[in-house]
Amino acid sequence: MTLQDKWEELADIKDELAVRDWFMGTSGNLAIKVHDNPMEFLVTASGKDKKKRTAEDFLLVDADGNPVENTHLTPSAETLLHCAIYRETNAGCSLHIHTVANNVISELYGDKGSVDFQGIELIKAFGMWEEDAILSIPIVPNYAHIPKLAEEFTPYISADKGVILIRNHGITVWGKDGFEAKKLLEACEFLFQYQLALHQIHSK
Ligand SMILES: CSC[C@@H](O)[C@@H](O)C(=O)COP(=O)(O)O
Ligand SMILES: [Zn+2]
Repeated sequence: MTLQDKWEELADIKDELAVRDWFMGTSGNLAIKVHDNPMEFLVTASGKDKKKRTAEDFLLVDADGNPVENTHLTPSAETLLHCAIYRETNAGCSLHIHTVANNVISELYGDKGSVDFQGIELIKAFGMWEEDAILSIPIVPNYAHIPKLAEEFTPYISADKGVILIRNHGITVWGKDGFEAKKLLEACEFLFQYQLALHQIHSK
């Protein structure tokens, strides 16, 4: 796959997430690995309106998150989180979005440090097929200093696919490719909306 192929793959994912209105207020950032040796990935340029598709949506960065070529574009402020994922795993794509549902869930369960899902079909998106399987999503504090946030985040990057919530901030998922990462993201947002609906009924 060429750089152009990867660019198009990420741009298509960005368009799909934009249709869902998952980039409110320019929030969110996306990344896709282009190659190993040296490891380089495309990441969204910081502060852009991610609902628009332009030739300046992404830039190529190295394993430390520095642009590979001279550019006036700035890599996403949260590039270090994507760097951590590609350093720790064989993931090919990582996606970060802010939604009301993921923010409220992260606040509701933030003191507990994780939110668990059991007995609900969509955890199968994570490859959990057993009836008693539990999907446990870690919730980390939202440090404003991104190197500190990345330090807090890294211990929870334990497999080639996964998910982490950042409290009152958003969600990051990663998978072997764009298809898998998007699948996990959609499954998580379904689970969060389900959990919030249940909370509402129980609190009546
Ligand atoms: C404008 S609020 C969102 C940002 O602070 C940040 O959390 C985010 O997700 C987008 O930042 P960006 O630098 O555009 O990748
Ligand atoms: Zn963010």
